[in-house]
Amino acid sequence: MTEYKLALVGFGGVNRALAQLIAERNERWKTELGFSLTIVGVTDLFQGSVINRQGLDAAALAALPVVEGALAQLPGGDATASNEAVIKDCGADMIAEATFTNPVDGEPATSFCRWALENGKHVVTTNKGPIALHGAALKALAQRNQVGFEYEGSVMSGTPVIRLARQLLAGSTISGFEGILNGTSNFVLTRMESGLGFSEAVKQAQTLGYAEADPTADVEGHDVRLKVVILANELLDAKINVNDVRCNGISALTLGDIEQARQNNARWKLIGAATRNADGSVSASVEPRLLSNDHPLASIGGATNAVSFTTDLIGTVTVSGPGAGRTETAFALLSDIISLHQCATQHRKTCP
Ligand SMILES: NC(=O)C1=CN([C@@H]2O[C@H](COP(=O)(O)OP(=O)(O)OC[C@H]3O[C@@H](n4cnc5c(N)ncnc54)[C@H](O)[C@@H]3O)[C@@H](O)[C@H]2O)C=CC1
Ligand SMILES: N[C@@H](CC=O)C(=O)O
Repeated sequence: MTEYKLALVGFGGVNRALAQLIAERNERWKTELGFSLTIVGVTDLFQGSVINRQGLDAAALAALPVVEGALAQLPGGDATASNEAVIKDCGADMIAEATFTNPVDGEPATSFCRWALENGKHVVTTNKGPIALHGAALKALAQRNQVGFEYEGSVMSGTPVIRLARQLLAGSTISGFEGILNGTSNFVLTRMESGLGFSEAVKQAQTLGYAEADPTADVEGHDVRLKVVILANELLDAKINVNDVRCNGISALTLGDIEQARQNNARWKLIGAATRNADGSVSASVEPRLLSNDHPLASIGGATNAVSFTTDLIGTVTVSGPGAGRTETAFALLSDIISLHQCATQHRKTCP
């Protein structure tokens, strides 16, 4: 049985949910998964930091109130965030990076990932910024340092989509995809269909833990743009960046637009898509589209996401599941850790 020492970088909704899962399920994982997780460090800009090389009590961590300097309440805790010390020196084998997604330059999360990888630590992250904006460099760094770098939760939260497509559609060529890739905007559109105003619906998405720190990223399509870049580069080998993706959000849609669509048996959806063209280039976009009610993506409601892959051998394959949520996204971190563990125990030469 392997024990992994884990540091949590960012202690918001997702990493708190991971601490809660560890508190509840670690014993079970020993027999079911062949490993256990010991949290040895936590750091957060707002809540401070704590290091304990023997292991912190995951239940006590998860139960801390979400207040400024909360981690100082623990023995050895401090009200300031010691990011560098926790990432480099707390004795962790891996870090779970879940600070805020910066859609402009991916920082400071990209530096956090880099510090960990350079210091021989595996990284699991749900943060879209480092992957969409610096994915190739970080993957190369991980390879050079012979550590894992996994980011399943960066697209569609806990719904397995990157690994599923990469591994289970291998042998077939994916020529494109279209999907609902943002839980918040889909939730907002669904609530507006019941007559709720845009701002009120955004507030509800924030309360439920779906929205980004700045929900503009959700409703203006910037979050989907990052996810389109990630999927296109992972699955179509597109080598595109955010400037290659035409991007429009849902903030201009009114209750009147939604009602008019309903009367025409249609629904507005924010669609992220990419397609390989005949000349080998890849076109990508994010835009609200009016889908007729019989379109496979039209019935996807609330924070649920779905993506349809176009493949050469088996036609269209659609994957649907949670697109946001604290526990759902923490599950993605767990699935990344499982993947790292399988890779380590099976001694695969090149692990996905
Ligand atoms: N909540 C969700 O449904 C999903 C979230 N994600 C991504 O996962 C990440 C975490 O999401 P949440 O936990 O929901 O966000 P959150 O806003 O609840 O937590 C982020 C935490 O990071 C901390 N933080 C910000 N800047 C920091 C810095 N420089 N150093 C240390 N800590 C810092 C904040 O104080 C906050 O506690 C984000 O990048 C988000 O885009 C991805 C998929 C779904
Ligand atoms: N804010 C995002 C969270 C997941 O990436 C969303 O709503 O989809």
